[in-house]
Amino acid sequence: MSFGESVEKAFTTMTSTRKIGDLQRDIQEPRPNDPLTTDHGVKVSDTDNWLRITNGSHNGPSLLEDQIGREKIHRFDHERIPERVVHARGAGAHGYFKVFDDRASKYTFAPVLTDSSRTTPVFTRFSTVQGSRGSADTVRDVRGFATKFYTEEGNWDIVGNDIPVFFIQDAIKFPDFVHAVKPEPHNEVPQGQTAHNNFWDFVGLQPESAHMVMWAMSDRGVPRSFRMMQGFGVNTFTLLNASGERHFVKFHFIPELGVHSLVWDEALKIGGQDPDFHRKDLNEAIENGAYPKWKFAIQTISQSKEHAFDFDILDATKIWPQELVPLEEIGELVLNRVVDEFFPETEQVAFCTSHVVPGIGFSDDPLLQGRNFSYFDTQVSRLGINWEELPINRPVCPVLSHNRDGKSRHRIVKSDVNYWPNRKNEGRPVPPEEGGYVEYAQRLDGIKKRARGEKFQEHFNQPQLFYNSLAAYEKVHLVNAICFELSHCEDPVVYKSYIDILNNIDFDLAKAVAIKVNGEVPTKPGRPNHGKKSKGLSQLDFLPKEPTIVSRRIAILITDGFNAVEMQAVRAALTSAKAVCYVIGPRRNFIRPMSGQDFGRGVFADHHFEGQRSTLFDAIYIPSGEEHAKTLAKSGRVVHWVREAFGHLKPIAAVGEGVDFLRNVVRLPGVDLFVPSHNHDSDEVVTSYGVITTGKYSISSAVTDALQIAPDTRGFASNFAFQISQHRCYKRESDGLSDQVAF
Ligand code: HEM
Repeated sequence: MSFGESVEKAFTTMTSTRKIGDLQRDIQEPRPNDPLTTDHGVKVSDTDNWLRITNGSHNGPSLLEDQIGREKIHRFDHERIPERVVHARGAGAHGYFKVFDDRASKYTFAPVLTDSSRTTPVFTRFSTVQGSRGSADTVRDVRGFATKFYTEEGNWDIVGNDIPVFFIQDAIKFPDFVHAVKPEPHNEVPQGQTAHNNFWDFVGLQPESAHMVMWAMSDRGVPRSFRMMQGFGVNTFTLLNASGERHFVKFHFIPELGVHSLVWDEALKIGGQDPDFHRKDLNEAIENGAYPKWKFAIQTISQSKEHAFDFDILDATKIWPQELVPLEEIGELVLNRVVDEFFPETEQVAFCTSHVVPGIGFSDDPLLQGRNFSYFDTQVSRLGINWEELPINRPVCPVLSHNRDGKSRHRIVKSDVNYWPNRKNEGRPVPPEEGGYVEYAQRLDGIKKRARGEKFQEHFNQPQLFYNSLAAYEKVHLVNAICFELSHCEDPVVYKSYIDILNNIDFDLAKAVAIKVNGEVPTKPGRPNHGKKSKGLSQLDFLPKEPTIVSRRIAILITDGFNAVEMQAVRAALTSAKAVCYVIGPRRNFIRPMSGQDFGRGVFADHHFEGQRSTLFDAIYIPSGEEHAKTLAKSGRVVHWVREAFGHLKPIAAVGEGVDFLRNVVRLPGVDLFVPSHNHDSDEVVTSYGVITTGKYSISSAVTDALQIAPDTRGFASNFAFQISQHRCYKRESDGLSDQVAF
């Protein structure tokens, strides 16, 4: 039995895939008291003092002969490798991919897409594009969504983004685009954002970018979590079936938790308060067993229909509208294991669009063609020519080639031939019927020149389609985002000229931006808006099929004298639906409940009010308790917590005196709150603009409440949970309530 086969036998469960088994050979797990050694294995007696001349009271020179000191410094001096030229900041996790059945076999013979008995190990890395390795997670940017499938026929990489289109059509423009988007050359400013002259200068002069700019400036540019974004392969690939027929294909990942974003003010603040927000969110969810999951879908177009559309299907600045090319869900991707060590896994993982397996191929998409060259090339500069031998990158199937040597070669091939043909028939090319990769025999006709096809010249139909398809509040966010960015451009040539591009998309959009940023307000549309809409462009089209609060972070604000019995009942209800509750109090210690409640030393607070901010939670709950409510009223920080959550459109729940605190101290505008007729002894629930209030809640309420997360439930916790499952209350914003609160 080969090593790979024995590994597969040993690791058959979903969390220990064949790839995890393969990595075991390189994993070291130190135990307490294990000895420290040099890298050549000699035990070290002192790692704190350089070998030197000393007379006991004074130090003389340190000696170059200290091979242990030298090794330690040498190794440290060379710890850094070049960061990725783009997508430098990222976080990754292991998981698996499975198809539901063999329905895709009409398009492809690739077993990874057709064999439902297989569990294919994967590693997925999410990233931002613009910033350096140490930049913040929540900046406005495109997110990378790259997945390596360790299939039995070799590695297949989908190197995609959370946005289905790209800024440019032809790979030759990529260096210009990246130079323009990255920090400016003279002062290396700004970090992790596109709000600067050079980006807007470039996109203003390169109208093919208009569609992607619209997506990046929409809420898609500030995802709430990697777990709540779509993934797209973006480029057009091809599938080949057993009869030799070819289809063009686009790949999609659709998150189980719905597509959801931060609000901009929140994203800005989290950038300072918790720059690792997204990577922590990914790890927290996996460690809590709330494994991120995506449906995997394909859109296919048969070879004969290639030219049947009014856009070119090989143009990466265009989507294939769902109404024209429906999505077929064929499988799912699950991430269920965090990395053991960041550098060897997340930093050294190296993706290539050119990594395809038999049954999957390329198209003549001019962006993809350039990418197929670029990724391999850049991995050589980042990791060295033998990067595919690194544990995270090596396939789980046998690898044998006549490629040899180069820096840091690991594999030892025991053979006296390293070329083909050879007298021993070693490393022989494999015919297609035995699994050898073969390209589709494509007829080509044309003349050689530097040019793009005719349909590549049209740039505004689809940005219009995108804009028209957004919900009203999403349009407002889009306008605000463009205004924010253009306000950061100092050169009037830049911020004034982008209005022309916007006016080719929508007259009202262009006017709204021009007024705010000191552009020239257009008097007539650059071209008429066709008024068409499409499904799947607004995030509203992606609410989870079943409302869920799995893994949502809920802050419970308490001080001494709070109602611990009620709080425990609410917390138990929310936790039973797999939300993650955090108790926030005046100190990270035990908080005393109201008199008469026996809770030993009290309830332990996970954090104190200054240690966290409302931005880091999805919802807030304030229990009852007279003394507790009076203390809350004296804390400006807590009042700010609640007002900020209101401004960020998050669900807020309160009971009893907690409601009085909302009414008398926080004073949320325009919201109906529970009114106690005589006392708080009522469990009637009032839900208004995502604020859920009641007089009392007890264990018996929890029993009748039963946590049904549905729109018309009566219970307090159920109502709260339903509001959380809807992510935010955007009506609060569209009715102008959030604007009235200082936060
Ligand atoms: C459809 C358009 C594109 C998409 C969706 C895309 C996506 C990505 C993603 C997700 C990564 C990060 C991979 C990781 O997590 O390690 C990445 C990195 C990179 N991309 Fe692209 N990209 C696109 C276009 C291009 C083009 C046109 C080029 C060059 C011609 C290019 C060159 C690179 C390079 C050099 C890296 C760094 C790779 C590394 O060091 O590991 N990309 N891209």
